[in-house]
Amino acid sequence: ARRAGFEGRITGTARSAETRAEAARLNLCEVCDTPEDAARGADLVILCVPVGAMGAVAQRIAPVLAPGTTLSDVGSVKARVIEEVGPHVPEGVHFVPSHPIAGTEQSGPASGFAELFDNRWCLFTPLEGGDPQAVADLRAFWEGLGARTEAMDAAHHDLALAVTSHAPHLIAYTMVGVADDMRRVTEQEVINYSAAGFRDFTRIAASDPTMWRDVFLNNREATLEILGRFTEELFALQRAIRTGDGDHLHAYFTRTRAIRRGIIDAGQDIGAPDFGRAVARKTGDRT
Ligand SMILES: NC(=O)C1=CN([C@@H]2O[C@H](COP(=O)(O)OP(=O)(O)OC[C@H]3O[C@@H](n4cnc5c(N)ncnc54)[C@H](O)[C@@H]3O)[C@@H](O)[C@H]2O)C=CC1
Ligand SMILES: O=C(O)C(=O)Cc1ccc(O)cc1
Repeated sequence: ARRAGFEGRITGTARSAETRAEAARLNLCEVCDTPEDAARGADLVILCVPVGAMGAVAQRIAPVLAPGTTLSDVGSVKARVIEEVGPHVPEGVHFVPSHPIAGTEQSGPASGFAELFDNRWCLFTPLEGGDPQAVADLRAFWEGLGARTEAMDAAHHDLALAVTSHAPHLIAYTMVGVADDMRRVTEQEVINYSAAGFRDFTRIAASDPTMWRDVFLNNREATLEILGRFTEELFALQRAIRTGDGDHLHAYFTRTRAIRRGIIDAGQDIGAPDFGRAVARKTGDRT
């Protein structure tokens, strides 16, 4: 926001004194000891906690939110957050749920950087009957941070993200778990000979356990729907390998290759490894 020229007050908080001290050391914002202190008097409040904690934090800050305030969140799941936060939103406060599709496997104050949202999508799932001006203002805010914005309904968001983010994370967690089991059989080989594909899985599988536990528990139906389809396709590929059906494999891989090209053509190939380098530059972390 400061990069975009915002000169107003930016406050923030976190549960642990250690995290708050780190945020203060990085000069990220005016660091407050409690969520109430961070939210009091704000025009815009953004909840950035695991999906399963959104309701409790909203309940806690509700008494300090003045009419006219916009309350938003960055949760990776939307329908459940709306269910959990909605009942705590005071009269006159505009609740506009949002989800920036940008991040890395890192968490904590040092993991943010000014370019994080550049050219990435920030999705909005506005409530029926909500204030259109509050939605327009929030979209303008995210566009000021460099994002592209789109509005959709929450169920659609949750299904789309189950395909593009939630199921892929679960598959990466599983693949790395399998490799870890195998490592016990092959000693160091799985790690030593890991090819780029596996390395990409390990990056995803290093994501925050609390955050991802909450994503799966709170986007259950959509994730299970996609995993069901995934399992069917996997079985078909498994059978093609067993029966030597090269045509099936070739046709399948040709179709999937086109998806990758489509992403690149759409200018969305801003891989998280580059983000990793940006974080490393900022923190001096060489790993
Ligand atoms: N990390 C990513 O790549 C992305 C994350 N998100 C969403 O953003 C939200 C926050 O994720 P990050 O910023 O990555 O996490 P983070 O770990 O950097 O920050 C989470 C914050 O929530 C606080 N917290 C954790 N449990 C809490 C609880 N029970 N009650 C109150 N506070 C609690 C922590 O103290 C910390 O300040 C999540 O809902 C996640 O789904 C959305 C897009 C990308
Ligand atoms: O690290 C990655 O590749 C991500 O996919 C980051 C991410 C995680 C969760 C989201 O809801 C959005 C983006």
